Amino acid sequence: MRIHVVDHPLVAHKLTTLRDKRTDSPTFRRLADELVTLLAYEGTRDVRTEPVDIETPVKPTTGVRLSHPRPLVVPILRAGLGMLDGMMRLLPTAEVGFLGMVRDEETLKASTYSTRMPSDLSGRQVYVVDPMLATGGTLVAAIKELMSRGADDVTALCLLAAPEGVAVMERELAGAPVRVVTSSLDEGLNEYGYIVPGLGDAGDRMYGAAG
Ligand SMILES: O=P(O)(O)OC[C@H]1O[C@H](OP(=O)(O)OP(=O)(O)O)[C@H](O)[C@@H]1O
Ligand SMILES: O=c1cc[nH]c(=O)[nH]1
Ligand SMILES: [Mg+2]
Repeated sequence: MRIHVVDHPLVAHKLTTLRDKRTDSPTFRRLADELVTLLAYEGTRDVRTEPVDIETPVKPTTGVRLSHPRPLVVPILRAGLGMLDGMMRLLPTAEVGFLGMVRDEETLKASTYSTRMPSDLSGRQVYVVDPMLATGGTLVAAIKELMSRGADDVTALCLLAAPEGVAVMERELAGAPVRVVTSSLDEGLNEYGYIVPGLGDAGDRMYGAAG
């Protein structure tokens, strides 16, 4: 498990407005969308390609294209949906699988309420998108599910990560071909398992209180 914090002034600028409690839902969704494209630029650095012969108006040359099997993008519902479009803008030929997961706000344990993706992910590169890596329970369960289906290379893109969650991932996914790309490693978690300073409940800020 490796972690990469994207250190870029535009990322920091957008993230600051995203954190601000005065930022309304439309602006929050737009900024999450913009941020994921910046994270994805770094997160797709190892995306697999194959050579392809083309002709420019001047001469034949060899370039690259994304190789097969195509990458799979997996948003973790709900909040991960707000990162899907931005990811698909960079990887338009990727396929999409869906994982619906929710964290019990009392026990902080994650559970899965919906799964819709190919049963065989052998040889597939997978990009998981979820804005928040807090205790790590959600992401660890999601990545174990992907690996049980044969995924051999998983990159998670998170807007924010807590050191506690990163430590859990390092312990639970030690030696696994997993990368986390985030725009900030925050201070930690509060007594309710929220990231500090964080941005609050990402799903609620995007879509409204779930109840
Ligand atoms: O690292 P963890 O402690 O597991 O917490 C992180 C999870 O919590 C949030 O989802 P939530 O359960 O609020 O669902 P939602 O996206 O539907 O709001 C967030 O989007 C992550 O999926
Ligand atoms: O800070 C947090 C932690 C978990 N889920 C969120 O949406 N925010
Ligand atoms: Mg939520």
